[in-house]
Amino acid sequence: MEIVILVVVIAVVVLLGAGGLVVGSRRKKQQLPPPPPSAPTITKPPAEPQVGDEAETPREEPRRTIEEVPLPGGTAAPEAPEEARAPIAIELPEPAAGRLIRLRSRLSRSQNSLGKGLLALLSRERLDEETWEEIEDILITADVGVTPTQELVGRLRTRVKVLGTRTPEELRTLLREELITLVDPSFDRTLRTESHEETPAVVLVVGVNGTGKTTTTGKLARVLVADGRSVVLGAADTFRAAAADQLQTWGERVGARTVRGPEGGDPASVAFDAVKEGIAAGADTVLIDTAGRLHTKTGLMDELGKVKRVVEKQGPVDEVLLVLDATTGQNGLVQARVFAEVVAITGIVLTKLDGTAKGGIVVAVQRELGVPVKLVGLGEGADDLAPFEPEAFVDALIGE
Ligand SMILES: Nc1nc2c(ncn2[C@@H]2O[C@H](COP(=O)(O)OP(=O)(O)OP(=O)(O)O)[C@@H](O)[C@H]2O)c(=O)[nH]1
Repeated sequence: MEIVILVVVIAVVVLLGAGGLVVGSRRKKQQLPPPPPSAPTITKPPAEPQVGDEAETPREEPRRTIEEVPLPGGTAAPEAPEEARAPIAIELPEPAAGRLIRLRSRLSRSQNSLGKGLLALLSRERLDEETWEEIEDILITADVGVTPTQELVGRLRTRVKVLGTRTPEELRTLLREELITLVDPSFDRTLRTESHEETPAVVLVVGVNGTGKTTTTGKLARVLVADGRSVVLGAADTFRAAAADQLQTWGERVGARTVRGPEGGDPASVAFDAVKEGIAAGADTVLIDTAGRLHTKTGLMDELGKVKRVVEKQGPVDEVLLVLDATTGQNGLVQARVFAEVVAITGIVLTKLDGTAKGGIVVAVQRELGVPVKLVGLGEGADDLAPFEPEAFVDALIGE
């Protein structure tokens, strides 16, 4: 009997103990603060989403600390200080007019052999057949092209003979005039970037990757912003994600929004979205960086043709700028030919003119396509893109 009573007592104690544990554990759970109604992890409101953005937290956003999470029933957490929300400092580049003159030293440094060589030959005691041939060689070596070279030398020879020009100063003046004629000041080099009544101007930037296409698009955004335009960028070069990042960084520096899509996505759809965004934002100009992989001409034709057609559903394409790397010489001309067959080019951007002595490519490429060089790249710096001016260009070649 005593044993039975002992067993019952032990059983009761065990049961009470277990119950206490459960209650205790429940109590413990109740003591944990409930999770905040929403648990944001970002200090600032997330950067405004852009068309085509991936649904992920921007990498640069600082994480929110636990102290900043509002507690239930407590007073609202203080607003993040104003400066924490400040956007990245926007740069205001200098207006682009007269830039070529400011960048002239770069040009004259790289083109020294062309201008100086020609002047040295023209200053010889006797301008004989051999000298004229040497003049031709210099021009051809500088990528001017055979026909334009023969034209220039023919005209110069005639004028020297007819006018009896002999002094170095007079010869220099004649050479300058003939070079300017060759570069052709009659071309309209205006960039059509003015918005239309309902839609922004649309500029397609095309060219082979590596020519400086993305950099040029970014620099052009700066030129336009400096001239008081509002710009939207379209990263339709979806081939390389880094290219879109690069463009976005250029845009952020001048306050231009970049529309981008997933890596490997449809370039035409990004271009379409960029124009849509440009219309919605009332922007002046939409600049679209396209992909220019020259695997096959048909592939390129399909891609660029589609981009253009899709953009034109919303408004006209105002400029198709072909970016060519001046250091690639004849190869650049081959590229120019292929692109011109695929899409109607309205202007040429010659990049890396600071890194080659072959400035004559300006003449050759204009002849090849029948469209003007509108911009030249003269360095890797943000403002090293200049509107092309024939007189300033020739003055840089032959020095003042
Ligand atoms: N010296 C010099 N370098 C330039 C000029 N323009 C562009 N570059 C450089 O050329 C390189 C290629 O430029 P990108 O803009 O990346 O070329 P891309 O054609 O867009 O090529 P992807 O980015 O592959 O699409 C970069 O290092 C640029 O800084 C120029 O006018 N002068």
